[in-house]
Amino acid sequence: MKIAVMPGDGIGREVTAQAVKVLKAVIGRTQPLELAEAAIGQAGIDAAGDPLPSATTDIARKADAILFGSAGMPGDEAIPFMMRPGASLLRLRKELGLFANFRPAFLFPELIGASTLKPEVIEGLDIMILRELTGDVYFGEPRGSGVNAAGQREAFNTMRYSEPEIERIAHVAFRTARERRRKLCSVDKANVLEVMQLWREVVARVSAEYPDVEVTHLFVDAAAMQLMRAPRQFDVIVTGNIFGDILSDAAAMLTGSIGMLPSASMAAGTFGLYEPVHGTAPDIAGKNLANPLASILSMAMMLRHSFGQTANAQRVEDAVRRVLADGLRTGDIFQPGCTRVGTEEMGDAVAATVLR
Ligand SMILES: NC(=O)C1=CN([C@@H]2O[C@H](COP(=O)(O)OP(=O)(O)OC[C@H]3O[C@@H](n4cnc5c(N)ncnc54)[C@H](O)[C@@H]3O)[C@@H](O)[C@H]2O)C=CC1
Ligand SMILES: CC(C)CC(=O)C(=O)O
Ligand SMILES: [Mg+2]
Repeated sequence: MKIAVMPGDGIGREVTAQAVKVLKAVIGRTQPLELAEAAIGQAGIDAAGDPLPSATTDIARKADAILFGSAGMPGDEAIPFMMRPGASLLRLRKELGLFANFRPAFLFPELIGASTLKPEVIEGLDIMILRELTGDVYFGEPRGSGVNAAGQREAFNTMRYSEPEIERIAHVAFRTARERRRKLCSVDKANVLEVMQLWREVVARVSAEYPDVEVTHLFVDAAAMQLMRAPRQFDVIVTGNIFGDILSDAAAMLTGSIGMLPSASMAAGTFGLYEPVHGTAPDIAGKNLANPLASILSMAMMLRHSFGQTANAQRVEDAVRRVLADGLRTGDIFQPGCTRVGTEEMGDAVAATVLR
């Protein structure tokens, strides 16, 4: 098992260390693990003068999977795009063709009281948000900034999708829904945006190939409202890059914390990049406060999707559940009567439980 490990910046470093610890616990003794650490983000600039050094891309291409932490630093916005630590991840996703981003918003029953929503609204919550990851306004050309004809500074980005890009993610979405509860909600803004009219038309056309899947369409503003009002109505949600980015952070709070949401970014086949949905959290970085469970659960997704190790993935997920049932909590999911632990202690507990 060849895995590229890219901790990145901020809490990315702290949480990835815990995921590696649990990975070694669940796999280490039975199978050779080849872990190659690679610098990315500010760490890439420090190591090689580039947020995405070519050595890092090389390591990624030789690996079966990537375990990623997070990248980005305060003040990033002021740096040109290609040199921006946070943009390294976008560049990597694009270079590796990782177009399908799975973000499961699953509520561990033990955390029902940690969510901001009422228990009866979220009990049994299990949503798969599928975010298209290599198109949309994050990548559309032209992009830039300058001075307009009236002498005012202006800046612009382009929301752009081609028909094959929409078709590709739609097929992934329908196939995913087939493996779950056969309900797919496509989220767009077709009432305002031409690109989203194309999105809706293509998803509707592709749906004819999957008559066993119930498909609905929502505008993104209404989808955000429904996600908070009655989230259990959703099974699979498919949407574009920016809407998926925003909706998945919102969905994280249904599960208790952004520190609970894992993700898998896939191309065709089994190669994938696995990362928590959260960022580098500069406000808590370096303090042993970050919740490592999103990273650990991302590693479980890696075992399942890149290595076909369903039983080991399940062992990791069960270990997380048992640790939560034992009452261990990082600050973000703390509940009265529970034991407050740090990042490392949470990682140790999951690793020890996986071995039990
Ligand atoms: N995938 C990636 O590499 C991402 C990188 N970023 C970058 O991260 C930096 C910070 O971005 P923010 O908007 O502040 O988002 P963020 O996700 O880093 O933090 C938002 C809030 O959630 C908290 N939080 C995040 N992860 C947590 C965890 N595991 N445990 C406990 N609390 C947690 C933080 O303390 C903060 O209050 C920026 O430079 C941004 O560009 C942001 C999102 C994703
Ligand atoms: C670099 C950002 C687009 C990362 C992010 O917020 C995400 O992927 O969720
Ligand atoms: Mg995000």
